[in-house]
Amino acid sequence: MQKMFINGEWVEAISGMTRNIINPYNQKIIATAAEGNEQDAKRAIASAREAFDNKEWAFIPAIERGAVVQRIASLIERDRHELAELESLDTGKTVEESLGDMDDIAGVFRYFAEMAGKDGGAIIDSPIPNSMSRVVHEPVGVCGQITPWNYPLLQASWKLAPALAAGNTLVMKPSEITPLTSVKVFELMAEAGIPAGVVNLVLGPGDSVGAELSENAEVDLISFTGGIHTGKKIMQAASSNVKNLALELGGKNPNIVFADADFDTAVDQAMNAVFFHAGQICSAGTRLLVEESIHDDLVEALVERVKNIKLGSGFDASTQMGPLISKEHLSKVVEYVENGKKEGVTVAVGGGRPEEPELQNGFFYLPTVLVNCTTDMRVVQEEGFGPVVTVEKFTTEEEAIRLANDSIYGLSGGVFTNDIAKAERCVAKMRMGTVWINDVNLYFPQAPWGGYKQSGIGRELGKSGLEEYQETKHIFQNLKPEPMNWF
Ligand SMILES: NC(=O)c1ccc[n+]([C@@H]2O[C@H](COP(=O)([O-])OP(=O)(O)OC[C@H]3O[C@@H](n4cnc5c(N)ncnc54)[C@H](O)[C@@H]3O)[C@@H](O)[C@H]2O)c1
Ligand SMILES: C[N+](C)(C)CC=O
Repeated sequence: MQKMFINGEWVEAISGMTRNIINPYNQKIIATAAEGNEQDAKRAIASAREAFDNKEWAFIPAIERGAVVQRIASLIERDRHELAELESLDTGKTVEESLGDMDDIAGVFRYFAEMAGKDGGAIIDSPIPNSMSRVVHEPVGVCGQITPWNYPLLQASWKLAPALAAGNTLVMKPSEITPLTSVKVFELMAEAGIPAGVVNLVLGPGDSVGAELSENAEVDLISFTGGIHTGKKIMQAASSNVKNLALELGGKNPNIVFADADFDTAVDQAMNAVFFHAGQICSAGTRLLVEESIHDDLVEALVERVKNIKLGSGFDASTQMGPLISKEHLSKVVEYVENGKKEGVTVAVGGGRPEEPELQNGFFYLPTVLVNCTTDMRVVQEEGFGPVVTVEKFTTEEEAIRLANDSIYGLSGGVFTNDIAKAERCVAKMRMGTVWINDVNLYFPQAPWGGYKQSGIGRELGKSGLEEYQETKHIFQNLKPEPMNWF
């Protein structure tokens, strides 16, 4: 049984309810997890509040907090294989991808551990005679953290590591369908020596546990990664006590290929952009914009390669793409492509479920390329979150940028060209939080991550990733106090 971690103890749900956790490759039950609700969330929030108010964690020297966060990184490295296998069981992604995630995750803990003691504040040049003015950073307080199912532990690490490094206490709610690695990392955090009550884990659904975290007035900050519709609900709920708010939402990310780009690299990266983890990536390059003069050749080359993508179990070393996360999500992707067909797209490859008998118990969908697409189509505008790329043509640089920006989202985008001046002109006009030139989907702890427009609010990772978990206090001291006699 996967239990919840509240006030330093492993506990079942107050209601006694549980949920079966399903392997998306074969629909077998891989674990049973406690299914918490509002009551469990309230208990965890009270524990985090008490731990924050007694200031044990917030007031220890930052360098010591950093050392504990470093220990968490070492424990993740020690248990890298076990964690990667749990992640692949839970999500269906290949173990190779999950091992890469675990390395990234350890790197995130190390990055924020090192930042913990680096910034002691600043002295301000006060304009008032006989005074001293300085700025210090303090933790925000109790943080609610809500994560999605597609990168369960990676997205958790982007929240846990900076929150701890900055001296906060927290309650995390992972996606109810992929809790396994989050449970394991809470075991590791306890082993690393985090005091009781500082980190709390509540398992369960969004509309009860998640909603309580978003509304509860004892929570000072809510950090959410997930879909746009949930993000809007959380933003509303967070207004209850004007919580600090961080939202990492979806994307519908354009990938522009100019005729002067390296052709083979552009084809290869167009695939990497959208077929890793079966397209279930917020920054997936789902909108391929190709200069008209190379459009037909590029589509032909892409289709030839996409036909050979090997689907299967994430535990089979020859597998290149695993299943989608759930039956419900598969239905959504099917509906999304079927609707695209009604809108007039042509399926160049894929466009349905695979026929191999050994894949029938998994939630598989074929890697799919759709052509004859236009920006006004739903299939081009909505985040389908599957292995589906839409291809549009453009003839000028201006048109490419206009198409790229024609979205409510602004998470990420790519530009492929050998003309650096052209690349820089495009980048300057692309309204996205991350833009890659001649590459796709790269992220690392040192660089901020987040979205323009409806892709979110705030930034994770980088210096700003720590600042999200800090309040800034200005301290002014009068060095020569004497009556003013104004009144
Ligand atoms: N911008 C990023 O960095 C990033 C990273 C990963 C995923 N995502 C996005 O996440 C989405 C996929 O994840 P998902 O399907 O798990 O998203 P989701 O919004 O359905 O769920 C995310 C989390 O929110 C919880 N939740 C659901 N309803 C809630 C409510 N009313 N109040 C509070 N919490 C609630 C869920 O239980 C889950 O833990 C995609 O849109 C993807 O683009 C964004
Ligand atoms: C942020 N990232 C790219 C790791 C995962 C998005 O789904």
